[in-house]
Amino acid sequence: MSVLALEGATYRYRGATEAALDGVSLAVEKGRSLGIVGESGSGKTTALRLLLALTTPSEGQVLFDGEPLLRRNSGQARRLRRAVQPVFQDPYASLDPRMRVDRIVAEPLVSLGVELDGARRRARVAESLAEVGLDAEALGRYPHEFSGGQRQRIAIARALVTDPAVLIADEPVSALDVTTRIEVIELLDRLRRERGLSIVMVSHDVSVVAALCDDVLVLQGGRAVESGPTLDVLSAPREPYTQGLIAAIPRLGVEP
Ligand SMILES: Nc1ncnc2c1ncn2[C@@H]1O[C@H](COP(=O)(O)OP(=O)(O)OP(=O)(O)O)[C@@H](O)[C@H]1O
Repeated sequence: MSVLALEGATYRYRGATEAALDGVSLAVEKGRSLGIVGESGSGKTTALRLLLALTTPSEGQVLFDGEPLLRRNSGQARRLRRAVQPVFQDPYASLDPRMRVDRIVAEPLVSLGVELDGARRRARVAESLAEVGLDAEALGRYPHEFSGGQRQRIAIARALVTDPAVLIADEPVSALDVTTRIEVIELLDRLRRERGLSIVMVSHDVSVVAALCDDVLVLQGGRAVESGPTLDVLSAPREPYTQGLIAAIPRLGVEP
């Protein structure tokens, strides 16, 4: 059973004539990573917003642990907010510069009202930081004291603090330089293997998806045009659109 899924999900922004997402189905399996690719405006971010339950589909549904998300089920919404955590694109913009790292990483526990005494909370925060390869000395420092890659690690630690099942990452490495990108991708892959974490990642860069994701979904104009195991889709794309996405990335290094 998938942890999280879209079933025939359509989403229309208010006043828009075209659906931003049009009858899209996808499944996020435990311990697997799914990449969503497509040109600008193809509906990638909209799909992530539905998976994070930031918005509800106009038609179709979101399934969480095999059950349809229901607007009125607040217990289910609470469980989803803990289990499905976002990681944003730009670690310079997503970390509050006035907060120390200990407060930043603890923030989801506070906003979700997870009741932990001070000592337990501090231990949980230090554990999350250790998981992303930062030591406890980072706790008392501010975001500006860290590099882009370290900031993205802090953002990932913040996502891990609620012990989630799924990370939803919107272009998590596109604001980073190339060497740092590889490190962050390796970190996400290690978390997937060691914690059985599921990862959904949007990237306009097909090579990033090739490096991290087991499965890929290709979106064009809000529709799913192709999906399957990443190696299969990227080594033998059926759709000219997918071929175009691959051709647009000269440094793509997919081994058949
Ligand atoms: N708030 C909004 N109001 C109206 N239309 C929107 C809104 N946000 C997005 N759209 C439209 O919905 C469609 C899908 O947008 P979405 O942001 O999901 O695409 P995307 O693939 O993530 O694009 P990008 O790679 O540029 O971020 C686009 O046509 C976009 O113009």
